[in-house]
Amino acid sequence: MNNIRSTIATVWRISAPYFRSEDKLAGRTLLAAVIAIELSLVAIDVLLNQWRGRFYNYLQVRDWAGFVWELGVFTFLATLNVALSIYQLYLNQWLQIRWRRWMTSRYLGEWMDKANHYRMQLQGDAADNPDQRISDDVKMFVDQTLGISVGLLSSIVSLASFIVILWGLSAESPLTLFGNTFHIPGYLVWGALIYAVFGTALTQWIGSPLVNLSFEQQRYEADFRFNLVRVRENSEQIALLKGESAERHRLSERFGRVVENWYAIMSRTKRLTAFTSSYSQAAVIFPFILVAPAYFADKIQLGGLLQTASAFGSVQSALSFFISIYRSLAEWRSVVARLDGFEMSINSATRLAAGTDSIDVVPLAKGNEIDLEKLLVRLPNGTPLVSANSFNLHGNERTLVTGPSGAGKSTLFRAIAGIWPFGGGSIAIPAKATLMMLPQRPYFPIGSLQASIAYPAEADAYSADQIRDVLIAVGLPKLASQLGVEAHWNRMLSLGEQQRLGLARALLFAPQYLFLDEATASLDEASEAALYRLLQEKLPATTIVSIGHRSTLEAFHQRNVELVRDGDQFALRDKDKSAASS
Ligand SMILES: Nc1ncnc2c1ncn2[C@@H]1O[C@H](COP(=O)(O)OP(=O)(O)OP(=O)(O)O)[C@@H](O)[C@H]1O
Repeated sequence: MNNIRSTIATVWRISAPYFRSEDKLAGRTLLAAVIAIELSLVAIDVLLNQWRGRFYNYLQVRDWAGFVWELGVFTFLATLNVALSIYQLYLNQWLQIRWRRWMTSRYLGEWMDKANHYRMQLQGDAADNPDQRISDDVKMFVDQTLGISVGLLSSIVSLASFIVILWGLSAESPLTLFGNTFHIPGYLVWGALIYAVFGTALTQWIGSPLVNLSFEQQRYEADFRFNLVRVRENSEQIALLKGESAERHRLSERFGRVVENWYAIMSRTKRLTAFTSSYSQAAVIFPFILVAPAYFADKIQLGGLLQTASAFGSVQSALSFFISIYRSLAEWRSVVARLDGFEMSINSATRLAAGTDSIDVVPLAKGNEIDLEKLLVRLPNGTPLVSANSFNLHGNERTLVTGPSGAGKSTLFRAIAGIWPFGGGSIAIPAKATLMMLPQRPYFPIGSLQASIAYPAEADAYSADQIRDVLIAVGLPKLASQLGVEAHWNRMLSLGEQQRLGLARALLFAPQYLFLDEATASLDEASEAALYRLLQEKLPATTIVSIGHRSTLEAFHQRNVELVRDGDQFALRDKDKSAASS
């Protein structure tokens, strides 16, 4: 019960924002229309039930005029039913796509907001496979939430209406057993109730493991898919390492989990279906058994018998709503749990960025240096990594940062970029300064070369001539004629060429602060020197901070700082000073 209550509370929390959003007018109107049509369909069911009583009575007494009239009534009700059913589905689908569009855009916005997607990864696996959550889960959530809630409402209304009818019919056809008549008020209602409660309890008992199994199934499927994508993305490495057999083994193992869980679902579903089919077959005959004695004792007519059976069927099917949607309910709850986990993970990534016990990146009102105050960068598990106290990276100066591998140089850059929250202290960066980080492996989105270089700006942010000039300047003249060519540039170009292209991007963007994290490490020394000279010439006002291992880089920097071991962490020091003190 607590589970159901908390699922409902979660569904409300996830759904309500749409119906309060800027699209609320369309959303609410469509929802109201869907509900109104659903209720009209219940009303038609009630009218058809009463029609059934009259129709069969006319047949029994061979009343031609009554028969013809009732055929007309049926035609009218049936036509209305068809028209409403068509629009019920149409409007429902319309609402689904608007609601889904809104939720997808909200999740994309929050996921992409201030590098939340990166922090969520750093936090571990709390929300694995966000791609699945944003695509499949949102779709299923909208579809199933509408289906289940509208279905539930319709069942409740239908139940109330048919209970009234069945209560009346119980008085008309009293319970007759072995020739004795018993006047039990509403006995048909009680019969339907006992039948449905018995069915619901047994279904819950047999089917409850399906909730977990279905949750696991979707997780295993997503995990398998994710690993297939990784193979696709690293296909060259795998081919060079001849890792195909290891990959096949790993993938088969993952797919094995999909299959194993599927077998468990199959066996559970088999048992559940055995019960639910027998149950719904028995439901056809059960009301006849209850009322037949009254019919054979001539207390009711054929119409009354059939009307009772149909009303009983409606009450029982409304009560058994839970039974008939058990599978989708199980799936729905796992979808709700996954979206809830995703929202919680986004929220905790947002809190992490804004939290008091994380690194504070603040704007500096005056000056053009970057101030590191009482900075302590930690690993996600809390282990201290790099410290820097009252350390300034001077503006309009080129600084080289060196230090042993794994000391935390890249992590320090991540902290300055504002995407690494773990630690304390503050990093003050001149207000409105433009920063650009160039990693060792630059990222190029799949698309035209022009769009890939301009990224994250729009493809037309720079003129074709500007782009051609920088491509020639960075030593990629052969690419200058391919601006419109669409390709997966990260795969097409050598790492050295990608690094040249990364620098071309920096030249176009011309940031005030440029951070190069081994961004030229794959180039030969002569090319690296030429590119650094190009940066000095083209971006004379840019403050450059480089990470590099080659001593030849020192010639292009005015200041050298290094990370030196200080207890169980590394500290940032000016190289000359530390050399002097040692
Ligand atoms: N997301 C992470 N979770 C846990 N540990 C991490 C994470 N990212 C980095 N580290 C650890 O932090 C340490 C510093 O890594 P970093 O990449 O900053 O080193 P680096 O000085 O740039 O090394 P290199 O010169 O080899 O590039 C390493 O021990 C690394 O394993």
